[in-house]
Order: sequence, then structure tokens, then C-alpha cells
Amino acid sequence: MERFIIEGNRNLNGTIYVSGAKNAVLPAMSACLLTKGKSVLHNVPDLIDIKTMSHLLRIIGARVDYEDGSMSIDSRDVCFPEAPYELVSKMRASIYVLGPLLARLKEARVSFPGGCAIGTRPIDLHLKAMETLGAEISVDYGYINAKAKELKGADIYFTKSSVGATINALMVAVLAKGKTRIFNAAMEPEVDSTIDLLNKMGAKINGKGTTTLEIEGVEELIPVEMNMIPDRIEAGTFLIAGALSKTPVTVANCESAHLTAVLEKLRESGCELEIEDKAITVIPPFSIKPVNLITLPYPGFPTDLQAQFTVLMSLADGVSFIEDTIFPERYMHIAELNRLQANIKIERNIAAVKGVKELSGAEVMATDLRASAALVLAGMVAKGTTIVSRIYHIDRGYEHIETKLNAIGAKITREEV
Ligand SMILES: CC(=O)N[C@H]1[C@@H](OP(=O)(O)OP(=O)(O)OC[C@H]2O[C@@H](n3ccc(=O)[nH]c3=O)[C@H](O)[C@@H]2O)O[C@H](CO)[C@@H](O)[C@@H]1O
Ligand SMILES: C=C(OP(=O)(O)O)C(=O)O
Repeated sequence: MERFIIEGNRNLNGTIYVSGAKNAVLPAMSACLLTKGKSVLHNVPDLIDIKTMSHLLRIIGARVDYEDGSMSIDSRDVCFPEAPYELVSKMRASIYVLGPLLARLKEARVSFPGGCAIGTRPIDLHLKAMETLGAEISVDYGYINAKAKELKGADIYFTKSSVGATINALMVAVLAKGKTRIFNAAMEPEVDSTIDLLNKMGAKINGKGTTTLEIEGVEELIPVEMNMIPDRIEAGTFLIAGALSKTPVTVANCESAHLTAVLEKLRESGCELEIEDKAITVIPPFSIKPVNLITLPYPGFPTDLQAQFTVLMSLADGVSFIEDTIFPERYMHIAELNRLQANIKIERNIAAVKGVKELSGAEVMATDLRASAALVLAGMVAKGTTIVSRIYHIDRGYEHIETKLNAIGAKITREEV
């Protein structure tokens, strides 16, 4: 197992580069199963989750090759409609193969998904959408079995906004017969990116960027080549690293339009921001102001940046309240941050963060992907040395994070234990 040794009290300065978005690439890889040829995706990050999904697609019968950020997926021979527990338990995004397998092979057997320990993560909305489109769903031995003689367009109403369920429903509806309407669809950039990919393949989806999507089913989809969008969560993590620093940091290769709520909260905390076409420079405040925060579906503040923003608030000049409404139990990082002498209490699923003058290094444990990123940020500004164990979580979603941060002044060493 590997861990990070982080030397604290470091000042960051310079330009840091954002990779392609994991949460857009994973559904895109699954969507490639809908064609009967070779698609190519560019700007694909080198991440554990991407490797896990590649492995899963290979089991299903696709040929997947990856080199220098470009991935080719040849789905000609897709024939095995099963996603086994060993892989699915490692990554929630494996549930994204359910829709394409059902649409393409009219059957799928997928283990209930795993993923980060951030509270209960049901998939009832995914399954209800499949049923609405004509699938028969049954569950046995921890597996979801989906079967359909014919998939037919229909109206799907989501009682909750769900990124995953919206994407899975889209991937079935594009090949279903007739018209589907999805109401209360999620509007995250990763949903838009999936719509762009599917439409490029020949799907007919209207309503991108709104909560109502209209899909006219087509007979078949064709393979495509597409560039993946930048990772807004990685960008947001680096912006917060800049806000915690003493000198300006430029986050390059990012899409500021995807970060509106995050930029607003950074401004409220006292940061100055210089926004260019594909780069944002954050000029940190002399003293960090406390900011209250609620996570919400896009365009609200993302749950995936809640832990990192909590680190910023742990050093603010006052008290702030942080509530995660998407995953109300996503607070595993709090106990670890308190080990670094932050002063945070959880009451009724709200974190009350009382800013402290400084954090102090300690041994901490990464519990999930974004919590690990938060601990790295905290370790970089804490006094002394911080050791973060179980960093395999961070490798799921941040490409070469220590190399990127070290290039702008951090001192993080990866060590095998
Ligand atoms: C809206 C939102 O912020 N979505 C985030 C969510 O996506 P992910 O797709 O994992 O989660 P959803 O968007 O589906 O979940 C949104 C909410 O709906 C609930 N739900 C979801 C599916 C379902 O079948 N039934 C159900 O009740 C979830 O428990 C959650 O409270 O986690 C990802 C990883 O952290 C993030 O990248 C996404 O941006
Ligand atoms: C929690 C995350 O990933 P997953 O949904 O795969 O668990 C994430 O991207 O922050």
C-alpha cells in the first residue's frame, strides 16, 4: 500500500494543468458499447477508475487500447452482457454499462455497484427508468438482471435529480423505438458531454442544458472520435489549493463556465479571480472569510468539492456552516481534519467549521476520493509533516496529483509501505 508524506507550510506559485474529466470519460467509455465499431476518446486521464472501466469493457467483449491520453474502444465483438462483482464493487460508475448492454444486447447482468464510502447510494432511479423503457428487472445474489424483448420510448420522470440515472436512461432511450422524454434530468456538464457524444454517434437528443430531454430513438449508432471535457472537480481542487496559498496560482486547461458556483464561493471567501478563456488565476486573500455552503445539483456547488472547501473554511477568520444535501453522510474527512487540529463539529448533517489560525501535521487516513484530496490540501498548508495513508483512493480520480502539485511548489513524496 502507498502513502503520501507531505511537507507542510509550502507556498504554491505558478501554473497547474487540469486533465480530462473522469466523470465524463467513464460514461463515454460505456456509451462506446452502443456502436459496432471503433471509437476514439482524447484527453482521457491515466486513472485507476479508467483502468477498472477498461478491464470491465474488455470482459464484455470490447477491445480497449490506451496511449498518451487517447483511448480507442472497439465494440464490434461485444457479446457478454455481464459486469462481475469483483470489478463493479470497486467503482460505482460500472453501473453505466447497464444501459448500453440492455440497449445493444437486450439483456444485462450487473452486480450492485460499489464506489466511495460517502453514504448510501441507491440505484432505484436507474432501474425505474429501464423498466419505463420496457425492461424487466429482477435481482438475485446481489446482481441486477435486466431483459427486454423490445425497448420502447416513454416518459421518464425522475423524482430526484440524478447524474447517473439520467445518463443511463439516455443510453437506453437513444436506441429505443420512438420518442422518450426525460423530466427533471440532471444538467451536470458530464451529462452534456454524454449528450454531445451520443448525438455525434447519430442519436437524436434535444434539450441539452435543461431539465427536460427529448430523445427520438434511432436504428443504430456509429463510432466517433471526441475530445473529453476538462475535469471541473480537479480544477476546483487546484483553485482551492491556490486560495490556501500565499501567492497566485493559475489553473490552466479548465472550463470556467463549469465552475460558476465554485468561483462565486471563492470570491466570497476573499479570493480575487482572473478569468481567461481556458485558465483561471486565483489570488489568495490575506485573511480567509467564513462562507456558508450547501451542495446542490448543477449549477449549484458540487458535492465533489465539499471536502476540499471545508479545508479552506477550517482556516477562515470565523465560523462557517457546510451542508451536503446530495450525500448527507459525506463527512468522513472531518475526523481526519480534526486530527490536523481543525475545529469542526457535525450536527444534524451540517458541519460547523470554526476557523483556526493554523493546522498541524499528523498521520491521517484517506477514506474516499475527495476526502483524500482534502487531506492533501490540508497537509500542504499544515505546520510540520502530514502522512496520508490509503492513497489508492486519490489515484482513482486525480491524475499524478503529487507530480502536478510538486511542480508548483508542494513537497509530496509517494512511499510504499
Ligand atoms: C447531483 C450530483 O451532485 N451528482 C453527483 C453524484 O453522481 P451520481 O451519479 O453518483 O449520483 P446521483 O447524481 O445519481 O445522485 C444524486 C442524488 O440522488 C440519489 N439517488 C441517485 C440515484 C438513484 O437511483 N436514487 C437516488 O436516490 C443519490 O443518493 C443522491 O442523493 O456523485 C458523483 C460522484 O461523487 C458526482 O460526480 C455527481 O456530480
Ligand atoms: C465519489 C466519486 O466517484 P464515484 O461516484 O465513482 O464513487 C467522485 O467522483 O467524487
